Amino acid sequence: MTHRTLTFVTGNKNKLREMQALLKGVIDLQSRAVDLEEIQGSTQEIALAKCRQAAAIIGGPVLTEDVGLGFNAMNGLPGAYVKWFLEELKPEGLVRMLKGFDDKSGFVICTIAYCEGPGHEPILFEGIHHGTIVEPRGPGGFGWNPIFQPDGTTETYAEMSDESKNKCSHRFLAVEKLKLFLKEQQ
Ligand SMILES: O=c1[nH]c(=O)c2ncn([C@@H]3O[C@H](COP(=O)(O)OP(=O)(O)OP(=O)(O)O)[C@@H](O)[C@H]3O)c2[nH]1
Ligand SMILES: [Mg+2]
Repeated sequence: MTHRTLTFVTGNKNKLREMQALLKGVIDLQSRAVDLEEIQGSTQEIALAKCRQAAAIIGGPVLTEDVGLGFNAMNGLPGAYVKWFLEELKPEGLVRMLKGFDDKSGFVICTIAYCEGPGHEPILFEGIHHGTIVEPRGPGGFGWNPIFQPDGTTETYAEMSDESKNKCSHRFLAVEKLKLFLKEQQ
């Protein structure tokens, strides 16, 4: 696969670190730390809007990403708004939101948007990982990692090594689709 240069526009250095690891050897991933304006909507609508903004700012090929954490008991909320819940309530508070519900299942979704450049319509790649919302476990200082335990595992994302998380995560699943697309384009 020939290397191409893409700029990942994100204000989140942890996302950037994981994306760089996942795309190593496939893409020369540059980055630009811009906190893009986020519309209200689904992760798909938000990622698309962020990508159009990013392409206009960078003037070339870009990636953006929007992530959500959904509780099945709440029909997928807080979803794309998890960032604001996390900032105010911390992971413990997110767990408390489910106190009145028997169903502790949830999912994390990573929607990556790729745009060739200004004027081009972005394309979406999505990864969903299902699991359970648990009391915080693990040192992971990143977002809601300590309270998400994927199905079929005994560890939360925060208890996993970077390598283990990058073999199963919502982001891994989305990046696999992006890689396939980039390969087919050659
Ligand atoms: O434990 C986690 N493991 C992850 O793998 C992960 N990926 C994102 N997040 C958090 O979920 C919210 C998404 O919001 P988000 O997609 O708008 O991100 P963001 O605003 O931080 O960056 P960006 O929009 O500039 O790219 C933010 O609070 C992120 O910190 C994660 N937390
Ligand atoms: Mg954001």
